[in-house]
Parts: sequence; C-alpha cells; structure tokens
Amino acid sequence: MTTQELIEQIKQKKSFLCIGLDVDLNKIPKHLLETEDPIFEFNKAIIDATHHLCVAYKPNTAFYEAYGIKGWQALEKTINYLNEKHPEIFTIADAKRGDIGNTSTMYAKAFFEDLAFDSVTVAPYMGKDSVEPFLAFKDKHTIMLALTSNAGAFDFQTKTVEGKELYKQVLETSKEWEHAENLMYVVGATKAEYLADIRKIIPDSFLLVPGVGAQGGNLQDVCKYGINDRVGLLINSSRGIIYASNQENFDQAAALKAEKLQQDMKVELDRHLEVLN
Ligand SMILES: O=c1ccn([C@@H]2O[C@H](COP(=O)(O)O)[C@@H](O)[C@H]2O)c(=O)[nH]1
Repeated sequence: MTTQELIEQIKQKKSFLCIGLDVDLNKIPKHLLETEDPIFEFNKAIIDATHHLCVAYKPNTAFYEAYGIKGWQALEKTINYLNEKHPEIFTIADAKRGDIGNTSTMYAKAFFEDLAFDSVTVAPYMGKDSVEPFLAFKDKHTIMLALTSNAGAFDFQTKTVEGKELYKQVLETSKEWEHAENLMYVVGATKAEYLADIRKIIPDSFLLVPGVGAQGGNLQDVCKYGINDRVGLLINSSRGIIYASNQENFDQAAALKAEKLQQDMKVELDRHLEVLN
C-alpha cells in the first residue's frame, strides 16, 4: 500500500486508529475456546465489528509465537482474511526485527512476501545495514523504534550521545538513508511532550503511536504536535479495545471503544486540518 492510499483512507474514515490484535487466550471469551481456532475466531469477530472505524490493524507477533505453530497459523489466517476482505486497511506486523543484512532480508521476506503485511516494526540498534533490506521493498513500510512508550525508554533512548539524545540521532541519521520514504517511526503516546522536538526533525514522516488507553497515553496530547499536513499519525490501542468485554458480545463492546476513539480523532482531524488547509 502506498502512503497516499493510507492518507486517503484516513480522510475518508475520519480515523487514524490502529487496533492492536494482541490475543491472549486467558482474556478472550470462554465460548471461543471451544472452536478449532480461537485466536483467529476472536480476530475475525473484532475485525468484522471494527473495520469501518480504523485504518490499520497491528498484530504483535509475540502473542502468536507464544502459541507455537497454531499461533503462527492463526496469524497467517488473520493477515489473509484482512488482505482478502479489507485490502484498503494498512497492516502492521509488530515484530521488532533487525539483524545482520542477510538475516534481515529473510525477516523482510517473511513479513512482506510470505505473510504480505504492509509494514513491519524494526529495532534500529544494529544500524543501517540491518534496516536496509526492509526498506528495499517498494510500497512496503519499515516502522523503526524511535522513542518507545515504556519506562525503559529512558535507559538508552534519551541518553545523550555525541551531544544529542540517542532517539534524535536515530531520527536524524535514518532520514538520510536510501528509500527513507518507506520509513515510519514508533513514538509512544506516553512521550507526547517530546513530539514537538521530533516533528522538527521528521516533519513529514508517519508515526505509529502506541500507549493510548491501557498505558495511560492521551490522544489529544499526541495530536497537539504529532499531526502534520498528511495527518502523519497512526494511534494504536490494543487491550483498551479488544478486551472491552469477555462476554458473548465482546465484538460489539470493542466496537464501542473503537468508535469513541474514532470520534475523538474526527474532532482532532477537523480542528487540525482546518488550520492546515
Ligand atoms: O513503544 C512501544 C512499542 C510497541 N508497543 C506495542 O503496542 C501495543 C500496545 O498495547 P496496549 O494494550 O494498547 O498497551 C503492544 O503490542 C506493545 O507491545 C508499545 O506498547 N510501545
């Protein structure tokens, strides 16, 4: 999917919501456990109930890898279902990969070719040659960790290296790489106060922003400096939406949570895009 197609979808749905499909068998409704593939059945019900409210889905691969081969098969069925039923929706494999070049090439093939995701998250720690193999894929997107939502972000990412915080080095260096047009960045919603500085470095890039909801991040704070004239934001909520209820009507409960966020996003889009246009 091209970035322009993503932007068109955001404008049409008045939403930049990304729903995280982080399936934990201990949290899903009991009746689904009696089906052959509870993870896929859960995802399918959530997708069917929420696809009109969001522009992206983000399965975190940890929640599938934890269930071995059955988990990986459920991930494959989920991405195939999305690509067949809702090809307009942007898909993110939250896998946080990155290794020496030939290994990264295999990771890129796994997520972009075999599973046909639109994007994958990568860690920048191993540098340019570990990210380049992902960037080489046309109309696929590499979402690099910049400033993460967790407390541990302060252990390294905000430390000063050669006179500049490490996350700023990551942004400034990577934006010069070949195919940088295929780069997006992760910035946690819990770090909204850093967004003004981040936008000075990468004014045009898309940001994937997790941490709204269960982690305490705030949508309005993110939008204040995060929105750019291409919208430039995908705000993710996982637990806050998909575990709204563990009863039979869990999908409708999830849709209500998603709709609340979508409505808040609509207000922000109307406000910011009016100013920008
Ligand atoms: O900085 C980061 C990077 C990734 N994540 C992932 O996003 C979701 C957040 O889930 P919630 O339930 O909405 O808190 C999850 O998959 C994380 O691994 C992040 O939270 N922060």
